[in-house]
Amino acid sequence: MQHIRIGTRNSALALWQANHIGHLLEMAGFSYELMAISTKGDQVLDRSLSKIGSKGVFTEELETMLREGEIDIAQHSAKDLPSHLPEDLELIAYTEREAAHDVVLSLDPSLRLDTDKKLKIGTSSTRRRAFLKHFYPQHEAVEMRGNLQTRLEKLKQGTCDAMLLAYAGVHRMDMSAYITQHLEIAQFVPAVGQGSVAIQCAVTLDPSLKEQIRAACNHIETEKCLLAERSLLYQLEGGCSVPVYGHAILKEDSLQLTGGVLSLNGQQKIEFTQIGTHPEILGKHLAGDLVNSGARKILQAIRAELNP
Ligand SMILES: NCc1[nH]cc(CCC(=O)O)c1CC(=O)O
Repeated sequence: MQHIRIGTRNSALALWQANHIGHLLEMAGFSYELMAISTKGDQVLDRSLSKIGSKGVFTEELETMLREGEIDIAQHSAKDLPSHLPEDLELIAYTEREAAHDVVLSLDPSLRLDTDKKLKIGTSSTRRRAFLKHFYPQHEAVEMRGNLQTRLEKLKQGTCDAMLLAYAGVHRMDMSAYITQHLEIAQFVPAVGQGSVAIQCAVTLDPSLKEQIRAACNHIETEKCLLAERSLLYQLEGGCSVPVYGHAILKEDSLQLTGGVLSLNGQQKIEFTQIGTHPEILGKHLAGDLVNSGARKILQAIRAELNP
């Protein structure tokens, strides 16, 4: 029986995801173990992600372990993967995506964003912050970093009235009881990759092993959607710290990709939807639409604001 060493961050969410990959591998006849590490993104909690600077603060250390052969594969939330990845590593599988939308969590079950009351909303994502300012400018966004358990504690301590999170993580961590509102995908369009788990390995990993891991874990429909979303991100050079977003769905054989760029203050929003069949080309076309409508200018302003 083949044994697979899975590298992962050591947050509860990451460990859940790594075990999920492990179970998929077990069903295909593998055994597995987890090698869990704490990354820079997990350790530096006093600054927002966009200010830590380098892209991939959650992924760098695991990439080194892949190169040095300390692990066979690494699992990442697909959302946390930078658009440009090192060429000696590759993504070989994307797990079936669960519901990709964002949710509102609060201790007050009746809390909704569409209220005149001015709420304090915790979020660490520039995309959610910008959407919030765009659609609900009456509220105040407050910085909220740390793993999901830490954030729930902060909510309970009264740091904010509510917080915005990805449904996928909330569901995996059994925190759904605190959801007071499910946000529409068409309104708060999700981040690229949200809801799926990606498997990364060294290009030098044994080809037949790669194929078996892929057969056990990859969900082909999800993969098509993520390739389109990641192609868009690649063209716009977005990382998890910039509010470039994209979400694709598969309808029969055609892909429908919605993507956009938001200014940090939420005042400018450029968003398009395109239909296509080839994921990479679709992402490229949509990026072209966005650029032709002024996306680069918004992105330059955001970068200047984040890294003065
Ligand atoms: N950046 C943190 C992160 N990375 C993946 C998820 C949720 C799970 C997923 O999207 O697959 C989260 C938490 C959040 O954004 O609420």
